[in-house]
Formats: sequence, structure tokens, C-alpha cells
Amino acid sequence: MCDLTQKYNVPGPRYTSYPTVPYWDLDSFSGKQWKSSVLKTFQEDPKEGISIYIHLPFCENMCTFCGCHKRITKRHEVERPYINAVLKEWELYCDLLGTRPLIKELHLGGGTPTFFSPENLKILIEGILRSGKVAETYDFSFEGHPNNTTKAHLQTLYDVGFRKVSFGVQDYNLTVQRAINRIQPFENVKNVTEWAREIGYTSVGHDIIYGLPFQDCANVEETLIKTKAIKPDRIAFYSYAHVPWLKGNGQRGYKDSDLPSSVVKKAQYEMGKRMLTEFGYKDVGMDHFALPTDNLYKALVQGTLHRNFMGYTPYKTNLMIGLGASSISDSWYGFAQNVKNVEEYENLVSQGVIPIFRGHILNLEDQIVRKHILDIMCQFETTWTNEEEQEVDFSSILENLSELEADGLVETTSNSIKVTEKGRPFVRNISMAFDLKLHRKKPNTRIFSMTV
Ligand SMILES: C=Cc1c2[nH]c(c1C)Cc1[nH]c(c(CCC(=O)O)c1C)Cc1[nH]c(c(C)c1CCC(=O)O)Cc1[nH]c(c(C)c1C=C)C2
Ligand SMILES: C[C@H]1O[C@@H](n2cnc3c(N)ncnc32)[C@H](O)[C@@H]1O
Ligand code: MET
Ligand code: SF4
Repeated sequence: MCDLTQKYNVPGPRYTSYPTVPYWDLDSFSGKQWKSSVLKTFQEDPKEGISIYIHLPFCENMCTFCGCHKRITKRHEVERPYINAVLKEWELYCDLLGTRPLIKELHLGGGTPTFFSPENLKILIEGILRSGKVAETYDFSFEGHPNNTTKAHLQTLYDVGFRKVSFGVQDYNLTVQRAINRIQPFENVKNVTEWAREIGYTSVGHDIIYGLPFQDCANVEETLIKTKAIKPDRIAFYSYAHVPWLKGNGQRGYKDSDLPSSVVKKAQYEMGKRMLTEFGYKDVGMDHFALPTDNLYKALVQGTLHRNFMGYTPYKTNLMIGLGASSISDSWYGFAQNVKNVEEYENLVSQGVIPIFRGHILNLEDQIVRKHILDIMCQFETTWTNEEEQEVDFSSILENLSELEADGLVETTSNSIKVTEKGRPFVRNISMAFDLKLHRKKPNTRIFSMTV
């Protein structure tokens, strides 16, 4: 296993989208095209419903491992103007759609959604729901910080329809916590998990990371043993993505040599996977484990699992609107990203402008490749048709896969591939074989994190 780990430990995308952001064709994108692609998808099937992602970018403290877009502040006066801007942006989209959309999925991410007071979160959600209708089956979720999530946060969001929450845990070891500037006692995680259950949340998730600075196998083991004691319904078991070159993400305070080697990292993953399986969790797909009772695992079994910018989700909608600074929207025919700076975001919205600054419209080849990458990520297999072969160079994809096949990670036929059990930890590498844009133009600077 070690040899394969070293062989396949290369920089690679996480495929929350295809094409990945660095490969968007910015020149042929315009706001006008974006709006018409949103409208086209919405009108194709208004009953399908839409997903909404809301980015809430503030945190009180900077965790130095974090790769998310956030702004560190203790000034809570920022809450109201930000929420007003998000509601205004939502109004701009509702005007474009011309009718109250059906909302199937709503996710609050960050940053730290629980930086905001329960009252302000209530204003936000009620404002969103006023211009939309909630679908019969719906999924509302948020990311909570165990250090500042209160019973009032959990109750308030429950009352407006939230049933799913995930908490950032990362690691329980104090040395690791000091290195990532995130002191977070087990008690805090236990409390918020228990409160969520008492209130009636049906899915509580914990995010755990391996590959953190100063973290060895024993730390991951200890973290998972503690986790077992409170048995969250879902566990995101992430590989630490070291991308200090991304502007403003704050990854600092430790040296590259403080990070576990790729061999240790792989051992942490293997051990974690073994332990989680013993504890009764199912491997759902890249990074995700769930109890068999959780709807993410049920979606995997039923073949309805989907992946978008929020990660894995049990529901697929073709239209996903991302609100807030830095959010990415997906209209199925295109992607668009909002400006990242909070002031610029608020200014543009107040002028009545949908605040996107870049995007990509998918051509036919992109659409076909995206479908197969999604199938690999969500179903671990995919099959293509003769018609698709007219548009996409599958022979070069098969060629890209030949080495992965020789290593026993995939099984291929002339028009299909299946990821083997041994190949599962390498889904990023397998997806890369389909990424024709990456093969045509290899990045000449560092962009992606390592795949292991
Ligand atoms: C809560 C924070 C977020 C996490 N993922 C996203 C957010 C807002 C969404 C997201 N993740 C990436 C992109 C860029 C689009 C793309 O390249 O497909 C978006 C919009 C990719 C990404 N995520 C992380 C990194 C370092 C990158 C870019 C480069 C790469 O692909 O390696 C780090 C990271 N962020 C989150 C997780 C769980 C994670 C690493 C495991 C959460
Ligand atoms: C939303 C979740 O994203 C994860 N997360 C944030 N930044 C990184 C990173 N650089 N590497 C891996 N996981 C990360 C954390 O586990 C957080 O809780
Ligand atoms: N900010 C929260 C935490 O760190 C949610 C996950 S990170 C986006 O716990
Ligand atoms: S991990 Fe969460 S709390 Fe920490 S900086 Fe990132 S978004 Fe903020």
C-alpha cells in the first residue's frame, strides 16, 4: 500500500465541481449568460426545487489550518448589514426567477454561522423563506462551532426547519489544538451534540482531520475513540489540505516539517477507516462516513447520492444558488462565484447587482465529463454511450486509466469503469483521468492540495 500511496500522492482537485475553478474559461463568461443559464435551468423543471448555500464568513478566532474563506473579527456589528445584503441578493435572484422558488436544500456554511446571534439567524432564514416555498421533502443544515453554539442557536434553527448540523472537531489532542490555534475541549463537543439530539436533530455530524501538524497515529486513534463515545450520525474524515499559497487563508504558525509525512498520513487514514468501520460507520464516498440510519448512507444505497460545492448531499437539484461573499453557484450549465471581499459584496448588492466576478459556462464535453466524474465520486462506477464517444475522447481517458488498472484500483471495459475496493481511497486520482482540461494544460504553479 505504501508504494501506491507515494506513487499517487500528487497535487489534485477535490472535484466539488467540474471544471475545477482554475480551469474556468473566464473570457467567454458574462453576467448576462449567467442569468440566462439560471433561468433556463429553473424553467426546465420548476418543480424540481433548488438548493441554497449561504456563506457566513465571520469567525472570532483564526484556526491556522483552515482553508475556508473567512474574516476574523470580534465585532458583532457586522452581522446585521451582512444579513441584509444576503437577503437583498436573494431578492435579486427571486426577481430573476419571476416566481417563488421551491426550496429543497438550504445550507449555512462558513466561516462560522454560529458567530451570528440566534435572532439574526432567524431573521435571515425567515427572510429567505418569505420569498420561497419549502418543498415537501427538504434538507436544512448548518455548520456549528462547538465553542460558541448555544442551545438557543440549535432551538432557533430547529424551529425554522433545520434537522442537520455538523460541528468542527478536527482533533482532541492539546498539542495539535495549540498548533492549529483552536483550543476546544471534548466537553464542548459532547454538550452541543447532546443538545442537538435532545432538541430533535436527526443528523449530527463531526468533522475530523488527519494530517494536521504534530498529529500522529495515536492522536487520530484517541480522537476517534472519544468520538465513538458520542456516536455522531455522520463523520467527515478529511485529509488536511495544505495550501498556504492561497491568499488570506492564514495557514501558518507551523513548518512543512511539522506535518506528518504522506506515509504517516496514509496510515492515519487506513487506521481511521478501519476503526470507523468497526464502530458501525459506512464509507459513503470521499471523506465521508455515516451510520446506516443516516440519510446520506441511504442515498448511497439508493443511488441518489450527489456531490456539489457543499460536498455530498442526499438530494440533487440542477440549480444551486450560492449567496454571500465568495459563494459559488451552479446552474448545471454554468458556475459563477461571488466577490470575496465583504465590503465589495455588500456594495454591489446594494446597487442591485448580482455580485459575481467570475464563472464558466459548460460546453458539451464539460457536461459529459462532469457527469462521469460525479458518477465515480458518488457511485464508484460509470458507463458511457456511443453518442458520448462522438463528443469526448474516451480512448485517451482509458489510456489515462491504464496504470490505475494495472495497480488494481479500477476495472475497465471499452465503455465503463468500476472503482475497486482497493481503489476507493484514490477516487481523486481516478477522477483526474477523466479531467481532460487538466491533461491538456498541466498547471505550472501550485494550485491543488496533495491527493493523499
Ligand atoms: C467550509 C469551508 C468550505 C469547504 N469547502 C468549501 C467551503 C466553502 C467549498 C469549496 N472547496 C473548494 C472550492 C473551490 C472549487 C474547486 O476547486 O472545485 C470550493 C468553492 C476546493 C478546496 N477546498 C479546500 C481547498 C484547499 C480547495 C482548493 C484546492 C483543492 O482542491 O485542493 C480545503 C477544504 N475546504 C473545505 C474542506 C473540507 C477542505 C479540505 C478537505 C471545506
Ligand atoms: C468545514 C470543515 O472543513 C474542514 N477544513 C477546513 N479547512 C481544511 C483544510 N485545510 N484541510 C482539511 N479540512 C479542512 C474542517 O474540518 C471544517 O470543520
Ligand atoms: N467554523 C466552524 C468550526 O470551525 C464550522 C466548520 S469550519 C467552516 O467549527
Ligand atoms: S475552522 Fe471554522 S472557526 Fe476555524 S477559521 Fe475555519 S471557519 Fe473559522
